[in-house]
Amino acid sequence: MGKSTLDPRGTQYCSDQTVIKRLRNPLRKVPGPWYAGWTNLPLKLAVISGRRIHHVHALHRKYGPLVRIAPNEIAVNDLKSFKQIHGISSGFCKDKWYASSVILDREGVFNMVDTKAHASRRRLLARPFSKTYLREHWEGEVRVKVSFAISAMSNELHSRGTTDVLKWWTLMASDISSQLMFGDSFHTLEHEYSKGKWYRKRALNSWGRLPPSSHPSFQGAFGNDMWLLDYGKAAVRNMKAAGGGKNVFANIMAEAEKGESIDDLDIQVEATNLIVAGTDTTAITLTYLVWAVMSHTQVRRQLEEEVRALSEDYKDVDLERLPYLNAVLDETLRLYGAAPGALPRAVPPSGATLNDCFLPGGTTVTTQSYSLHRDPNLFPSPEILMPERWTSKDQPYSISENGRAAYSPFGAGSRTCLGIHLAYLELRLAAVEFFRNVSHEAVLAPSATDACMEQENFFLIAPAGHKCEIALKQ
Ligand code: HEM
Repeated sequence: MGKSTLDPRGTQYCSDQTVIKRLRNPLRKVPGPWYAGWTNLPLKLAVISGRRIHHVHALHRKYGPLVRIAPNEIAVNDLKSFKQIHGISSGFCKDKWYASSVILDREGVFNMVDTKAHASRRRLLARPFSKTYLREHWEGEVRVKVSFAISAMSNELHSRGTTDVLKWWTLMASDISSQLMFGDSFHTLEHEYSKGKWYRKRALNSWGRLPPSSHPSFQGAFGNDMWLLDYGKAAVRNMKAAGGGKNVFANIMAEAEKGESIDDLDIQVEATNLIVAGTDTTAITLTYLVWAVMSHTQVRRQLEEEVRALSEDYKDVDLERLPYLNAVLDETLRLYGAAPGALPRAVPPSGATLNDCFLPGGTTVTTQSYSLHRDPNLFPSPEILMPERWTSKDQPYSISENGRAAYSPFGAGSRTCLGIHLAYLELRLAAVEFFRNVSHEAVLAPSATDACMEQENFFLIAPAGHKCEIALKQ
């Protein structure tokens, strides 16, 4: 008794070895703050305070395109490396961080790391998420929900004098997602608060606000949403219902029989994941679109003029041809796309050279479109909202080929957003209806300040004030 099990010489040896290992680590050559080689604490602090994108952006400004931000993590912000990391068959797989969002021990298309398994699942989901399929089967349903949200916004504007666009876009996007994925809408638009649990969770305390790289938080988000997972069972029931066609998975089983494998639990997990992936993302992007356009009188006038010239029976296909609407969407997604933060990838086992720096296999590399989209070499006067950069040619501010290559609000390569066509369908229809029917009688409310709209970042971004109010024009 009494003899310590810790041999001080052994402890000393271990800490010496740790120091030696760190001093020999090839990542020491990557520029960055002195502490990044020793601790990830400052990064974690930025994460839990919702400032990760801003923290990393400031480090890029100080140290350049390659910055060591934690002992095993490098932030990357140059076009060549971005293409190298996210190019198809690049060998850079999704980092182990994605495992923290796995539910019911089943990986879904979002968090699968294995490239073969992922490619097979993507093939299976490709058809229901294609533009043609969505337009044919779901455009009508999306329009109904958009119209409901627009009427509700307008009614509230008249009855109360103000309305919160973040709230209505969140309810709308959540009803669209639940209708498409589960075949059973949450009807949050009709009842506004009766499913308040959903609304509050998504809009105010959402998955999007949870810190990345924290297992318990991610798991907690889904754990607390067990009712949502239970709802996922409806996706399976409706998929199998006679006649099919009730949700996006209706024809998947037939496809699966041709060779890809998917079972009921996979459908339940995918449906739940897709609701989470498709709701806040769209609602937040639309919210920033309204705020950005309403803050720029000339942009607003031009957009209103274009969308009001549409005939009453316009279709989504007509909206794709509107130059200014699409330029506004591109510019909003450049500055305020809802997922502009770190997309972590693992360096392939053999290592890789990025920006003349060798990084050993297993190093985590992250790119963030927040910084790429604000690179003045790619986007002149990057902080200025300028839809014209997408439509004008041969002007100093016109978008260059490199700018287009770096533009990535939906990610890039084989892991680019599966829901991109659904997102655009919602963004186009909702923006058009808002600027045809609501904007002319509204102004931004005094509460919609820059501070309120500051981008808080917990994987997704969200307005720091958790609302975006407009007021009835006097
Ligand atoms: C404006 C709206 C949206 C934005 C800005 C957005 C953004 C993104 C981004 C940046 C990624 C890449 C993530 C990564 O590499 O880690 C992504 C992936 C994904 N998104 Fe979206 N998204 C939006 C809407 C949607 C919708 C509506 C759905 C589906 C209903 C969806 C489903 C997915 C899925 C499943 C993935 C993973 C794809 C894969 O790994 O193969 N997203 N999204």
